[in-house]
Amino acid sequence: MTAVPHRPPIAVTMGDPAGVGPEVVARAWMARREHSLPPFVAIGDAAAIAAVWDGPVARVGDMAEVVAAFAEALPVWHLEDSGALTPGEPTAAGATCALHALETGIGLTRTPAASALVTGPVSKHALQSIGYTHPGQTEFIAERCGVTATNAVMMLAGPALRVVPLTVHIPLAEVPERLTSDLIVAKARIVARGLKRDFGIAHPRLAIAGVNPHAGESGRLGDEETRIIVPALAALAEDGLAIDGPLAADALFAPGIRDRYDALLCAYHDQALAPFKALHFHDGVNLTLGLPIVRTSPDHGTAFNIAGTGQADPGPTIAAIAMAARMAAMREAGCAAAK
Ligand SMILES: NC(=O)C1=CN([C@@H]2O[C@H](COP(=O)(O)OP(=O)(O)OC[C@H]3O[C@@H](n4cnc5c(N)ncnc54)[C@H](O)[C@@H]3O)[C@@H](O)[C@H]2O)C=CC1
Ligand SMILES: NCC(=O)COP(=O)(O)O
Repeated sequence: MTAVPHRPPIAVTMGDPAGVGPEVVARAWMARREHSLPPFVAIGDAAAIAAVWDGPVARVGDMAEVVAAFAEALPVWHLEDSGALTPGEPTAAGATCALHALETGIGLTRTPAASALVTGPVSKHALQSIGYTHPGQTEFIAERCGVTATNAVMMLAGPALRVVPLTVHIPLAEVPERLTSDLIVAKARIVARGLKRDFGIAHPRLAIAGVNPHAGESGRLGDEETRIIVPALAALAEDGLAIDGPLAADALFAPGIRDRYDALLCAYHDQALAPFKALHFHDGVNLTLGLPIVRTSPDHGTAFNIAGTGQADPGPTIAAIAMAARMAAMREAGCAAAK
């Protein structure tokens, strides 16, 4: 008989209570058997689940209760009443609840009580209106884990493609000054380590996209490639890291080219996320490498335009929970092998 691992449950935050987070977590629970999902708990306002779903809920206040409840009901860790709730209409109380859920989820995952953190979608705008100063959840989680923002690396992963935006939530006009050789070297090293540790890829193969058309056309269409990327690649080659580039971004994502690599490093957010979402809108996962905890997230936002209508696809949340479980297992196996 195969031994069934008894890993602690996964902490899943609901995200903004007025967004699609609560309904996709509930639908992920409904798909738990089909996708062999491990026990998880939804953290946030229980009323946000009740507003969009009439399935069975078990309120828990302790992670030890989650495993027993999970087979028959969605375990919910109710934090606070976030006030009058209308799906699609964010409020300051809702943003506060989303932030408390994130704090709680991180806190649980930093102890042995939870094996991984899956964060639901938040509205950055709503959070910033209550005084939140981080560009996204990634940087907040990094800070709470004692990791600098540079060393917490965003990756989007799906069955056919993994991409890393080297710069993330900044205006496009700032990309050329924020994309430095040091940043590329630091993030590429973390990506290579993360692919080994969390995905079990012994010899990761990376590629980096150029910033400009035709990767700069030998300096005629911009100098970021020769000035910033080439020196970074030289430093990484000294580490023995397998990385090709700078490659023309227009062809890099084509099947047959992207398949040669375990991850593609991209200069800016949409260079990475636009092709990624074209392929993986329904099963794409956002994850953070370089953290002491496992953290994943569905790769979509609050989708206020469809919240509460039943149109939200739970696929990315299901993929995020499944990937978090695999990453936690991979880390556990790596720790056991190191002993
Ligand atoms: N991980 C996170 O917390 C993220 C948060 N955001 C935040 O979400 C808010 C809205 O951002 P947008 O750029 O509009 O992105 P969005 O992902 O919320 O919506 C973009 C489009 O995709 C659709 N969509 C999103 N999720 C879907 C799902 N599960 N099933 C079916 N359709 C879905 C929406 O209806 C909309 O048409 C912003 O405040 C942004 O900061 C955006 C991306 C990630
Ligand atoms: N577009 C990806 C995104 O916004 C995710 O950001 P984060 O909140 O996970 O940092």
